[in-house]
Amino acid sequence: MKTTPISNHSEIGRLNTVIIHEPGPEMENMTPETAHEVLFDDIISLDLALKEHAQLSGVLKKVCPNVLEFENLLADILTDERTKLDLLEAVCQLHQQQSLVDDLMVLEAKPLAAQLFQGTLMVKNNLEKFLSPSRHAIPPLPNAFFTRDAVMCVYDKAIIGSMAHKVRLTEAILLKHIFDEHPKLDSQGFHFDGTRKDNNDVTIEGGDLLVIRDDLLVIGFSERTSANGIDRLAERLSKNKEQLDIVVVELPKIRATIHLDMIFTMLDVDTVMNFAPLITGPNKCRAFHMHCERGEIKHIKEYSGLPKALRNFGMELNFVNCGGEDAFTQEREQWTSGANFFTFAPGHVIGYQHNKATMEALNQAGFEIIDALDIIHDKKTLPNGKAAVAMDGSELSRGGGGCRCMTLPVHRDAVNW
Ligand SMILES: NC(=O)NCCC[C@H](N)C(=O)O
Repeated sequence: MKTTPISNHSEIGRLNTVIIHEPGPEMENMTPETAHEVLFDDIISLDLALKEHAQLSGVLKKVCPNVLEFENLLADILTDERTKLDLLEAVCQLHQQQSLVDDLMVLEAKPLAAQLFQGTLMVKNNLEKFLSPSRHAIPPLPNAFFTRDAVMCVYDKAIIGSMAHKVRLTEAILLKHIFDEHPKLDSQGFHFDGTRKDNNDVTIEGGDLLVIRDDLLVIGFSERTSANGIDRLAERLSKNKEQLDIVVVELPKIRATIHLDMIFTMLDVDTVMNFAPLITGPNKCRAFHMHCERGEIKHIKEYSGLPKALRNFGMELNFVNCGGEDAFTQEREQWTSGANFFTFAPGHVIGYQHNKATMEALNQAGFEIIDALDIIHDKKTLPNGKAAVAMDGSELSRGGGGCRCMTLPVHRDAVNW
């Protein structure tokens, strides 16, 4: 495959290159007690998760020419000794395990890549370690299959996430090295590198950042992305632009709404999926419009909600309700990642089929519902019109996310607005 430049100017353009990660043994490295510490809602069965994830990768491989695997990309760059040393020093320093660098340097690229996902066990050779509740010196990365969050491709460059929780920082370090070094990715520097933490108040995660158009971003101000982080992004992303508008949505700082993409995803030029209580309902989230010019925030205006703020930019949207019309079902299906769709071409989306009322609402809105296995086994092809591919995901969703969370788009075609 040739080098892919970064080009991601929308949430919906036809997908050419995407990074995903098939979960590995790291996913089972937790107990009911530690699941919450690693940001999972429950312990998960890897066998089930793998079967479900295979549906996502199977569909993506049918619709996208370059589906790249995080672990393979990592193994590729670890064949270079200089990169391997830099990367190991960064990871070991993060976890204050500098003494492990030499031990890890002797591993070959592939087993080392696997080890970095699975973590390294702590040798209990002193009292402090013996008494430590932690089993790992370098912790495993059970969230790594949510490739969305640690890197965001915005326009022609990447942003390396400034992760709100330490358990996800290693992912950002690994992906930063991949974007910096991998010959398949032509990244040309970063808009912002969140692994260079000079300020703990600056947090930014990919689930909160929606690239709507060349001149418009929507960002969640959430448990994971701070006001300080958004200010920093506003300055950096508008640096070389005459103007950039950012609509900020203020999310409740609770587990169900860790990121904006858990309540709002774009499905087509004029259609979005939303969790109505927080986007269109009477108690909807507040929204703020930040207007930026050449690296400066020129003014900020408050709106009663996201729809009104977006109307300002000529976006008259159709809102499909996650969970349909019933408030009880909306709440249940939002929790199981019902609003978290991934759009791989305008009007062509993939999401979890266990969210039945959401799928029904999509069908009512003109989307043909197609089983993921029918696409994978060539029993059906995607129509010219709108379609929602329905995949199994009840196990994956207990990790706290859906199809948008599990995909990191690098290159999309331009959209014909
Ligand atoms: N974009 C997303 O909403 N990603 C889901 C991340 C779930 C993961 N367990 C986390 O809490 O970070």
